[in-house]
Amino acid sequence: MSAMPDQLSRMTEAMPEVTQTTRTPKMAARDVHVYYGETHAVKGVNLDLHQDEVTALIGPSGCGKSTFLRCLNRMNDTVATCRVEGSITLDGKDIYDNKIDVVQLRARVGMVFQKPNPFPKSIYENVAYGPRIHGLAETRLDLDEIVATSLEKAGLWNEVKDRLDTPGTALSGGQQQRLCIARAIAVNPEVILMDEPCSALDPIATARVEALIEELKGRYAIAIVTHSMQQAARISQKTAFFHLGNLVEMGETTQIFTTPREERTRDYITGRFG
Ligand SMILES: Nc1ncnc2c1ncn2[C@@H]1O[C@H](COP(=O)(O)OP(=O)(O)OP(=O)(O)O)[C@@H](O)[C@H]1O
Repeated sequence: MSAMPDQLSRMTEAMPEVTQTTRTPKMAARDVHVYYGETHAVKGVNLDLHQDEVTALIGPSGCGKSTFLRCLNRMNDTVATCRVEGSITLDGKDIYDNKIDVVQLRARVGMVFQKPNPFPKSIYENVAYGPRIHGLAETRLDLDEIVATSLEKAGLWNEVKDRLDTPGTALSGGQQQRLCIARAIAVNPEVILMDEPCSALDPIATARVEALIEELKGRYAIAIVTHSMQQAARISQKTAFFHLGNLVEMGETTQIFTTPREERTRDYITGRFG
């Protein structure tokens, strides 16, 4: 959905100013190129994610947002034709190093997908699975505690505490998405990647997930791909605009939506293309 100039000014009125500081990034991508066979999907992207920020990735369909996001926890390893070049670090360490345990990496850098994808198991088991395989609980009581805390942090506890044994798939779409967020949180991630997490949700469920992202901000570095510029303006502190595989411009969300430096960014946010 594209925003018109008057909408943009209304959207940005409520946004706080963010002070620019030089800080060590939680994740840093340097000159990242991604290829699917002959297709050059991401072209030399440099981007930092910070611990206490939500970073929105916006841009027209097919510009490489999801591909780039999936590089950040090596989800693209599962695509046989996909090749990633350049450097991506987490706390300064190369996540593509041969010595990296990818299962461990994906616990530290969790992911929430466009379509809620709970396991075909109970609500309890959906959340308990990760902590169990990562050995985070010594006793059943510890595990119960992790499940309850994760569901609380995901804003779902009160709705499900009396039916933890029912299937996760029986929840509403919005509840399923919050269950998937609880599942990601349960293994103590440091970064959460979200690929259009609200696109399958109705406006009320979307508002709940956005409120949740607002609460999670500060505890995790969050990167979110979204097609909604209103959503990017509401929930992010930084916005990165992608076009044809290039990161055209990145900056404070307020600046990107009010005074973009690049003409392509301006054209996109004012609905001239995309
Ligand atoms: N598994 C794949 N195999 C081959 N090509 C792919 C694959 N996934 C994506 N691509 C191609 O890579 C390019 C970038 O796609 P990507 O899904 O990252 O874009 P996007 O900006 O996230 O798009 P959208 O907003 O529509 O989800 C496109 O040309 C797409 O066709």
